Amino acid sequence: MTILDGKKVSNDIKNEITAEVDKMKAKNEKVPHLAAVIVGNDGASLTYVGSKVRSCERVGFKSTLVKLSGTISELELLDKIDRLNEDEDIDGFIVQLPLPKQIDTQKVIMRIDPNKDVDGFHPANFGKMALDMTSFIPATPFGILELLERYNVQTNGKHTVVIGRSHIVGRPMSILMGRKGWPGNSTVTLTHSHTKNITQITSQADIVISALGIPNFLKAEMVKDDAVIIDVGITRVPDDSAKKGYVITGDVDYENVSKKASHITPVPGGVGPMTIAMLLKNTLLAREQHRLRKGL
Ligand SMILES: Nc1nc(=O)c2c([nH]1)NC[C@@H]1CN(c3ccc(C(=O)N[C@@H](CCC(=O)O)C(=O)O)cc3)C=[N+]21
Repeated sequence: MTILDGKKVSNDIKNEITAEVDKMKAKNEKVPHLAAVIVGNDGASLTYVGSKVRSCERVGFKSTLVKLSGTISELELLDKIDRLNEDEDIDGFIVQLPLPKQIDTQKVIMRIDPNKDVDGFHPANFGKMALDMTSFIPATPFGILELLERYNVQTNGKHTVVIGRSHIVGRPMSILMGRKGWPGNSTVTLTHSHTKNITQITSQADIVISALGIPNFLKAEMVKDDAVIIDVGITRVPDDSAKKGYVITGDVDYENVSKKASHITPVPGGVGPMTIAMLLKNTLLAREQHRLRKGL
């Protein structure tokens, strides 16, 4: 059984990016600049945005954290996005989700300049992804592809079962695994809350990608021997014995499923760190494209 070590691979990627940034600095070029917008101060969102900003520092990027009140109006947020779109110094930015309920998330995503949309959530980027055109690929799916590639996991002709159809993980993942090339060329089944007899489907899968958010949902009886298991779940479960008062728990019953799997991602230390590394990769790409547009 091979553990797909997202912590190690994300570190390798960060080192590669640092080397790129060092070359820019040596040539006196501007380094990539990422901005992150956070609305409100929900604990989990703050942790994730914090680690994104720290990762920028670690690779030598410039970063800006835009903290907005949880009671901000939709109009004010859209105005802030307009200013980030226009800001020549910023190569890419993200608006951390979920947003407070007074704000229409679709409207916000639609307002982001697709050229700066390093999350890859804008319909222009999503459409390009589905049509095999160059685009920003959402960081979590992109990170999963990168893990499969770096561990040389074969996907050609395999049956990949994706659990969950969210716009940021399940849906894009199902498209990416079915695209031409490697990782890709899979036969994909996308399952969700209306799927009947899910065990019958998951137990036929060569690759299971679970992005559901239900701790320990995927049990050993639900997977076949030597399956590849990708766990995207990151639910905080209260635990008094833990330092932070909670433990991060995946969708997969790791202890039992890992005994059957050929490859498996742990939680924490699997897909999560890869998400951050690929956001940095997208920011690097955004900076290159920004320079090309400006004719530099
Ligand atoms: N616009 C937007 N883009 C996002 O990419 C985005 C978002 N909104 N909203 C929330 C989700 C969640 N997300 C994670 C990033 C890193 C870890 C991560 O580093 N996890 C560590 C553990 C972190 C911990 O201890 O809490 C791990 O799995 O090892 C997890 C989750 C990005 N998201």
